Amino acid sequence: MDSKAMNGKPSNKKIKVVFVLGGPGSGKGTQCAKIVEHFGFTHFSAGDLLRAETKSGSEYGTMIQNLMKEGKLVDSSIIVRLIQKAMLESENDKFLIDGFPRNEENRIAFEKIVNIEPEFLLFLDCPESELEKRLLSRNQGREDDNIETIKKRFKVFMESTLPVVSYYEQRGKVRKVNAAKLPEEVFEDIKAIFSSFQGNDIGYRQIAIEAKPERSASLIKCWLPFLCIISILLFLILFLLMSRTCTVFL
Ligand SMILES: Nc1ncnc2c1ncn2[C@@H]1O[C@H](COP(=O)(O)OP(=O)(O)OP(=O)(O)O)[C@@H](O)[C@H]1O
Ligand SMILES: O=c1ccn([C@@H]2O[C@H](COP(=O)(O)O)[C@@H](O)[C@H]2O)c(=O)[nH]1
Repeated sequence: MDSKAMNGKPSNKKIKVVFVLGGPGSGKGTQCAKIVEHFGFTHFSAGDLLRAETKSGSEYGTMIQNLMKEGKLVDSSIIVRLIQKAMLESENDKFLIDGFPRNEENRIAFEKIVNIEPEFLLFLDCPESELEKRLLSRNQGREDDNIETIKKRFKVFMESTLPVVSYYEQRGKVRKVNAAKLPEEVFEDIKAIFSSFQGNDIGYRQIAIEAKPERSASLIKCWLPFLCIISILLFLILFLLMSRTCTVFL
């Protein structure tokens, strides 16, 4: 991303975005917390941003709450603006956006409004039977963790979110992990993906380090004329001294 992106936020930083998708309960939040800890990303959960919006007394609060209870998706303009605002308020340049884009409309709106291409999409793959078990025992007081809404969320995931995964798959941007294993095992696979991504970062830093000899070379270039003049002067003084000595002898 360049300085013109993020709706004009003046910055020289190359903003990096990783989308994190997977079925409801696939462990997106759980794994994002580990990625933050190990790789220094800032994590935004689209669902959490919407839940915070409902609590903030926003004009959209009740509408968002009703849609969430039904497992339906909130309008793209609302969620994209919330994500963009959160990114603009952050000092970090690496973001995990969890649970987004939920449909093609979300993806296109993000592209248009935020103007950033994700580095890749981390996809947590897990069978529905396991997801259902996890959601029903999550116990975090979420209004949408009941069997009726869970079924609706699964349907939205299959019909609207999987096409987004296919879109990025066709562009070689999907990194898929088996999320049906233990959290630590899932993270081992994720670690490998992010380590090679960080590797690219190290590449950038190496370029910066390699730029240093160029600086010293330009310093030498700058001093070269002075060195030449001093050498010529020294040579002349030596020549005069020698010729004087010769005259004395003769
Ligand atoms: N690999 C795992 N194995 C078993 N349980 C897990 C695993 N990962 C997460 N969990 C548990 O499953 C539940 C759902 O996890 P989490 O909240 O991270 O999923 P999520 O994908 O963010 O869900 P949602 O899409 O509903 O926000 C939590 O209770 C969590 O502790
Ligand atoms: O981009 C988004 C993300 C979420 N929603 C709504 O929120 C709930 C819960 O999302 P979680 O990611 O499971 O926390 C989801 O079912 C949608 O109703 C959304 O509309 N758009």
